[in-house]
Amino acid sequence: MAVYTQVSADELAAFLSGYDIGAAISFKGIAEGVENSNYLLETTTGRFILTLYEKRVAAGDLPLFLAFIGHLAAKGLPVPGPVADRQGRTLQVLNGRPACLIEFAPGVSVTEATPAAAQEVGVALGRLHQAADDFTAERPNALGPASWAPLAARCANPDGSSRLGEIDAALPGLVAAGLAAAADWPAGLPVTTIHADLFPDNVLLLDGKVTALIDFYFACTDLRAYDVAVTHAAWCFSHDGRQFFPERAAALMQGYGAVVDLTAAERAALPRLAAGAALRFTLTRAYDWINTPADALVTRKDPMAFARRLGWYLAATPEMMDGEMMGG
Ligand SMILES: Nc1ncnc2c1ncn2[C@@H]1O[C@H](COP(=O)(O)OP(=O)(O)O)[C@@H](O)[C@H]1O
Ligand SMILES: N[C@@H](CCOP(=O)(O)O)C(=O)O
Repeated sequence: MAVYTQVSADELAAFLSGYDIGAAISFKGIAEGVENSNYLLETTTGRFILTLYEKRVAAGDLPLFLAFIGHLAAKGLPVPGPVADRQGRTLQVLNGRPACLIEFAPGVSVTEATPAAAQEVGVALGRLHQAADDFTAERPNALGPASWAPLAARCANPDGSSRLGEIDAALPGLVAAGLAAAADWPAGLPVTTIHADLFPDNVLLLDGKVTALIDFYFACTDLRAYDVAVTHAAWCFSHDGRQFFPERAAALMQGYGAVVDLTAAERAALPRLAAGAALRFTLTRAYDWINTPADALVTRKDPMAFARRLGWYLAATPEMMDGEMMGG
């Protein structure tokens, strides 16, 4: 579940008095999500999402995130935009937390990705990158390659000995191989503002069409092909990372390629970028696994699901990224 900060009826009414969106009819915490507190709010004029940003989102980054969301929404992307109060402000403070009202979007996240959904997501990601082209604000990727070795080092006991092997005996070796591969990180590829976390739970679909891309709170200035790699890793495997689905990969890459023509250098770099993406999620999950008490309200995500993907990408060719299997 993800409601860390409670909001009472009186607090909500005081908050809403600054907006022209009517009075609350219903207000419920949303169980999904990990990072922030999210509520579904229905007022006399419509439905909204109220997000209170918790500790892992740096308050200083929020103006850029909200500006990027607003930029994409204004360009007609399926991105629910922030709602402004009577004074034109989108970013607020509620119960000591930065907070924002966001338009509600219909749709549901797929639990099992299909090739058709992967293709739609590929198209949506391509359109996102196109629309991001003239977004000029910049934010370095705090979870980029330079952060991975220090993050791995923090998955340790106070005496510095690694705890990765407590999660799975194969994990230390996979992380070491991933870090070695990431030392030769591709350079000189096209850069834009990227989503950086376009997992199935951050995409809403209705009748097979993408109705919303959400959760832009890792957005940053980085390689656009790295965003493709993140999305590939998130959409093209079974949940546990044991099985790669070439049809999903083919559909995702076809959908993206219909909008954005990756350069030859980007295509050649994709396996390396995807190994990096898999390492990034392996490490953040491992860190959370080690540092989240087993009885915490948040469900810990399995680091091995991405460590297995990492193993696959380390042996992959650019053709395999497109769903073409070796020898076939
Ligand atoms: N604009 C929106 N419209 C409809 N539902 C939304 C919207 N934003 C978030 N949600 C719902 O809230 C859940 C959690 O949102 P998310 O941004 O992923 O949270 P977190 O940042 O905590 O991971 C989503 O899975 C979705 O069900
Ligand atoms: N997508 C990441 C975790 C980030 O959580 P989100 O709910 O904010 O997308 C992962 O699966 O490890």
